[in-house]
Amino acid sequence: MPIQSLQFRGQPALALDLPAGDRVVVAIHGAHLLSWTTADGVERIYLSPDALFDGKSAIRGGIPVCWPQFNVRGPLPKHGFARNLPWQAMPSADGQLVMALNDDEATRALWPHAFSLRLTVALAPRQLRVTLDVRNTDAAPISFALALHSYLKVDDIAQASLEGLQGAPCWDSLRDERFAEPAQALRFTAEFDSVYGAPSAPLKLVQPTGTLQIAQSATCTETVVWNPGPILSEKLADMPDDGYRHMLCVEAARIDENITLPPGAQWQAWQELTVL
Ligand SMILES: O=P(O)(O)OC[C@H]1O[C@@H](O)[C@H](O)[C@@H](O)[C@@H]1O
Repeated sequence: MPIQSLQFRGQPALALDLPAGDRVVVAIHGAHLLSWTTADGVERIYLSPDALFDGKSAIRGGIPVCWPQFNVRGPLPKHGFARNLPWQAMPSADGQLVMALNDDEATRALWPHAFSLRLTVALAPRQLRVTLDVRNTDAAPISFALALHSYLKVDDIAQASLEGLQGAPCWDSLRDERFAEPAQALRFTAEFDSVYGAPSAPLKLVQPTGTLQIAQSATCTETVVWNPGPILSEKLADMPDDGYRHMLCVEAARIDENITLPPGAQWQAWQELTVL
């Protein structure tokens, strides 16, 4: 089925449907994935009902592309600028939707480098893979961080657990503590914001209604796990007070050490979500 253009909460977006019934919707703004529904009609991605759709602000929920900076680890706006700019739709193969962002006056004013980004959203029955390709089109090396900041939808965070991080090096950013993760399964009872050294095996988000497998490319050396909990959720103007109950961010990230790409070189990173 071809890719369709549509308006999503008043902003331009693209939808890709599989004959089996799986569907993704991606905004032009930020190449931000807004929705992934499997053929059974179940939404797999959390999008805040209070998210701002003004074509400028970062969208709360979905899959923000945080590039070329993570969080406030540098001089750029929080999580970089890629999530705040309009991307361009590119010709795409069957089952894929490809978006591009190249440097222009606006990006060079913030970050004085030439670059070319491609975001490929590949949809298969019960599976979604999001791939970012970065090419250095500058005459000098470029250096950047990345997070594919996926907001995974959960029925009730109190009943969800994340498996696969036991033994992984953890930096708990709320307490500024470092340790090897002792838990076989993480549970979320309050604000949670930690950066893990990514294990090589996929993670599992386990709920009474089913399990989502989360894999990432080896180029993403970290996995960020974030839930705002009730107190921060109340403070976030673009999220309902109980928004934290319905999401868990599990982010494929390259953030502890920037990637440095020489002129002409390319780098790729992906996250793959599979409904088991
Ligand atoms: O509100 P933002 O800019 O989308 O960021 C959300 C969160 O993103 C996470 O990746 C960070 O670990 C959190 O510290 C941060 O609060």
